[in-house]
Amino acid sequence: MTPGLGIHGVSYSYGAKAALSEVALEVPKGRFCALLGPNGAGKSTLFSLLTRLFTTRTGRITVAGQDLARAPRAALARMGVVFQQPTLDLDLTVRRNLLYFAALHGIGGREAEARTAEALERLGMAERAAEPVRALNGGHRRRMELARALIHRPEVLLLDEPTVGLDAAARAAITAHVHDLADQGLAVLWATHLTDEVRDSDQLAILHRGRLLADGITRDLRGDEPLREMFLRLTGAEA
Ligand SMILES: Nc1ncnc2c1ncn2[C@@H]1O[C@H](COP(=O)(O)OP(=O)(O)OP(=O)(O)O)[C@@H](O)[C@H]1O
Repeated sequence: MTPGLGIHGVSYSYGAKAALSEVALEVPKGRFCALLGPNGAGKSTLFSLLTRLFTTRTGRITVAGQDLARAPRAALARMGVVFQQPTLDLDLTVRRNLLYFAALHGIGGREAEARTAEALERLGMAERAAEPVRALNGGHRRRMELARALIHRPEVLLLDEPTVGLDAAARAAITAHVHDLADQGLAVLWATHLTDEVRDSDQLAILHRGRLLADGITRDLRGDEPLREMFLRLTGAEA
């Protein structure tokens, strides 16, 4: 297994309230891992730790073999993130948003232009390059966030409930696209509370009250039980 994302014995508390307890999870490259948990399970807290918004002294996180606490720059350079809340500049054009983000990663000039054009082409958005983001619908804005998260060619991609607010068609399209990215070699961690975004061949990690209740290939974990029912049985939550 090529190392993608490694989470080793990570815990986190808000004061006296434990939000994560001894979470351990590995997502190799080429794998789509769904992090499934009801509201309040600890998904956002875990994402904050993975992106270094928060730090913890308990446990260890590695990104493509780089230790996030010891070598934060190297680790973050190998990670792409799509946050739950959109963070695009609505008044800049599609192209400008991508160029700006490339510059933040130290990529400029022709290289940035080439990567931006390539990213837009891949997402079927080349003809929208000169439009302000404000003119795009929700599905296209999400696609752009994804393009932006990939501009520095990360090895690990994190997405925190990336389909929130999208209609069924846009949701299906983005879910399929990110599965393709995993097939092409990215390690993907996709946080969700929706069981229909998970495929039988995906790795599945179920988080509940800060603890991992299950980790394995979905098909093996659920056996003959529909995933939705298994999730409900384990967490008591309605998917
Ligand atoms: N700033 C905070 N102070 C105290 N407790 C918090 C804080 N933020 C989160 N929590 C608690 O930590 C636990 C995990 O929350 P977290 O937001 O990580 O869950 P989540 O799975 O992302 O849920 P959601 O899908 O609703 O965002 C919850 O019990 C939550 O109430």
